[in-house]
Amino acid sequence: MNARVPGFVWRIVAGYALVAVLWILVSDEIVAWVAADLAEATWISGVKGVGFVLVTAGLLYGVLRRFWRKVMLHGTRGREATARYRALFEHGNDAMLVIAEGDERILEANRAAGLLYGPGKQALVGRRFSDFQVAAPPEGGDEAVPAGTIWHRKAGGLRFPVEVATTALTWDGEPVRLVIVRDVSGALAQKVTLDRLAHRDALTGLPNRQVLADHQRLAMAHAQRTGSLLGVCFLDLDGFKAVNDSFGHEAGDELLRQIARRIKAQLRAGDTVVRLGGDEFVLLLVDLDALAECEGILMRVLTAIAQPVALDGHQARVTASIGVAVYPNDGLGADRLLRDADEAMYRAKAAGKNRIAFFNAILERRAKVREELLDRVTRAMNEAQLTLHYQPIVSMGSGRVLAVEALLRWAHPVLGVLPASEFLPFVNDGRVALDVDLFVLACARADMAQWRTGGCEPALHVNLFAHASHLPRLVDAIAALAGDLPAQALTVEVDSANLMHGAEVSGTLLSACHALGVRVALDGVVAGSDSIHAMVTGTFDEIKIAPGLMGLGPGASGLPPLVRAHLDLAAVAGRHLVAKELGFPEHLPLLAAAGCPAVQGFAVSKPVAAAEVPALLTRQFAWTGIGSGDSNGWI
Ligand SMILES: Nc1nc2c(ncn2[C@@H]2O[C@H](COP(=O)(O)OP(=O)(O)OP(=O)(O)O)[C@@H](O)[C@H]2O)c(=O)[nH]1
Repeated sequence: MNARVPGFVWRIVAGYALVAVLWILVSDEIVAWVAADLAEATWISGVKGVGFVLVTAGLLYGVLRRFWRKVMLHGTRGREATARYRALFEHGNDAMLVIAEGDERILEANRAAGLLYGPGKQALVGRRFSDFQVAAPPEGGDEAVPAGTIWHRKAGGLRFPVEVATTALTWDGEPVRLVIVRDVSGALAQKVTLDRLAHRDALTGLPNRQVLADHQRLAMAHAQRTGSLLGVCFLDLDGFKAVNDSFGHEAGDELLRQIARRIKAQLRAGDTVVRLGGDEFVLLLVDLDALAECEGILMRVLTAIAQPVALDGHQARVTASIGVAVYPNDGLGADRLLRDADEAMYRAKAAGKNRIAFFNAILERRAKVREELLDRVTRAMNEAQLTLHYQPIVSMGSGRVLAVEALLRWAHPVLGVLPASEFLPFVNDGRVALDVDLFVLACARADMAQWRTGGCEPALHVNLFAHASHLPRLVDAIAALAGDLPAQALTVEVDSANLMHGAEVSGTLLSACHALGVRVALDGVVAGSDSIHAMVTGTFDEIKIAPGLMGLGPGASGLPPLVRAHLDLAAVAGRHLVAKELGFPEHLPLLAAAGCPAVQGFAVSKPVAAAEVPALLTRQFAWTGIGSGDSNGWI
């Protein structure tokens, strides 16, 4: 209790003391000055004393009356306030408890507290407040329940979420706390419902697209922290539309629900499955050590999905295609990973559905570089950076030029002149292959027209990719070039590696060319049954072998058996054979001695520009080396 004397009391006492002292000091002087004699002075002093007593008594009465009124008023107000607070405490809707500071023993509880915890407020007094707090119930682990929610227990054991507010007070001079407890189970249930609606897919109950970004961000951070892999998997059902069409939309919905449950059942704790919408799902597989682990889980998912689904008296069956991007191996951003997984999923569909396809960043980058190169090749054709050079194919017997082979060169503005071997392998199989084939045929035709005006008309070899899908357009261009030349003066060279992958293509190409009077050469023969088959059956008009790739190295004193076998077989079968890419003059006498009909390569002549071809054709390549030892060579 506050025992301090109010300030106004001190002020009154001090004022009274001052007036009294002044009166004592001054009043006798006044009496002596006013009174005419002693008797009169005695009488005035008596009156003065009585007057002083009456005045001070009057003052005292006034002060005490005022003080008394204040005290009375204060007491009434205090009692009224106490009654009001007690009514609030007693009848408030919130549970209120007064608990001792320290051991939290309940000193008083209101009616609402009695109802909240049961069985009544009196039963609460003396118990510890902390005893009511319990851990969250298992269903309280719902992600929609905010973290940090406090759970209390009723007398019957039921758990409920609460909000607690405390205020420090004194109670009979002792420190206590007033605790207000509010049951928030209603509000929380409402929040959980709203949260479910916002973050859950209504059909399957799975998390929805809104949740995916958060889950993915956390999963990526986890992978980074632990050094593990994260599989971001895009799953799309195969043939789902047919279920809707055959059994109705309701049945389709039921199938989606069952498939969602099956997917979830195959995942591990910590993994996530989200329904994006329609028949699309995203799976986040965490804590992976290797791709094989990811593949194992997804194989189980595929198997589970492929089991028949019972739909109201019917049985439906769907499969799924899954595309996987792996963090941090593939795209490093969340959006990029999803896009990569989506792209891989389309690859899984294209490859026949019901399968898994992994996105591979390295392959993808390589493909990108290849695409860029193809664009550059296209630009090079448009900007006349690609030209044809011509290399003679020379008869071993006569030393005359039998034909010239058109070889592409790229006058690259930065890298200088690039031979075909440096860029054509990228073009093969690509979308630009037909353009390059048509470009070669058109250039050769233009060069041929130039030569003809100069009075020469060499036999011509052109190299074509001749892809199956391009043949109809290609044949027209071949026909146009062949039409400018005498019959059999045009030879189309096709790489043996290309023909390996399309036997029926070679058949179509061969018959189309033969119908046009165009020869076809099988180029790039290294070894194997293709060349033997070609020579024995006579399907090709010419075989070109590269002795250097058959073991004929620099300084060789004899031909490798493989070269000799090809030469012998060509001779026996009566086929024309050209030994190409000859870089060493010392190989020429060996080939000549073995009966090689024709040769081509730097040891004979390098490729020359179109303008130099007429001079090349007049040249008589004279073989000077037969029997003359070191001076072997062509002049
Ligand atoms: N029952 C049902 N159908 C849906 C729902 N959302 C989308 N669809 C249908 O799901 C189908 C999905 O189309 P697609 O993925 O092309 O069907 P698909 O037969 O699986 O085709 P592929 O993926 O190429 O195998 C469409 O016909 C949509 O109308 C849904 O909530 N319930």
